[in-house]
Amino acid sequence: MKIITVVAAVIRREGKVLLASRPASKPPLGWEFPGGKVEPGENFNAALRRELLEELGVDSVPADRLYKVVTRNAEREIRLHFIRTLLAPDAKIVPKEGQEFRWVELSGEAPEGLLAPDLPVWNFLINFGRP
Ligand SMILES: Nc1nc2c([nH]c(=O)n2[C@H]2C[C@H](O)[C@@H](COP(=O)(O)OP(=O)(O)OP(=O)(O)O)O2)c(=O)[nH]1
Repeated sequence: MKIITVVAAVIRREGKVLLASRPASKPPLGWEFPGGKVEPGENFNAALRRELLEELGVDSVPADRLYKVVTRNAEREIRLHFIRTLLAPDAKIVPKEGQEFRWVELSGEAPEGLLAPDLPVWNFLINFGRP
């Protein structure tokens, strides 16, 4: 079984959280926490910092892991690690890979199109509030 390790950033600002759309060329379609696959030999925080620089064009400070989700099908297991991440307050996000970004109010129902594995993460963030 192939194991894929993914890091995803929980970036909060004024009661909102940053979500990214997945490009049409890369299923599954939907909204996700920005991030990507960890490369061999890379630690989680270095991988996330690299991904955010590649995708958002900003430097970041990944901090503690908030949540872990494991999904599995016949061929592969995806281990998703959701990491609370800080950006400078004036960091300007410049989409680099064709995704859209949006700040979504952290309250109530999860936004439509949020990837299914991310639903428990959304509920966790709602219930455990702001940093
Ligand atoms: N980044 C991210 N991926 C997620 C989330 N939830 C979720 O199920 N995933 C899944 C979707 C993908 O199957 C996988 C991430 O792979 P990816 O294709 O985005 O990784 P990557 O950017 O490194 O892509 P590449 O190297 O293959 O080009 O994790 C999430 O919130 N954020």
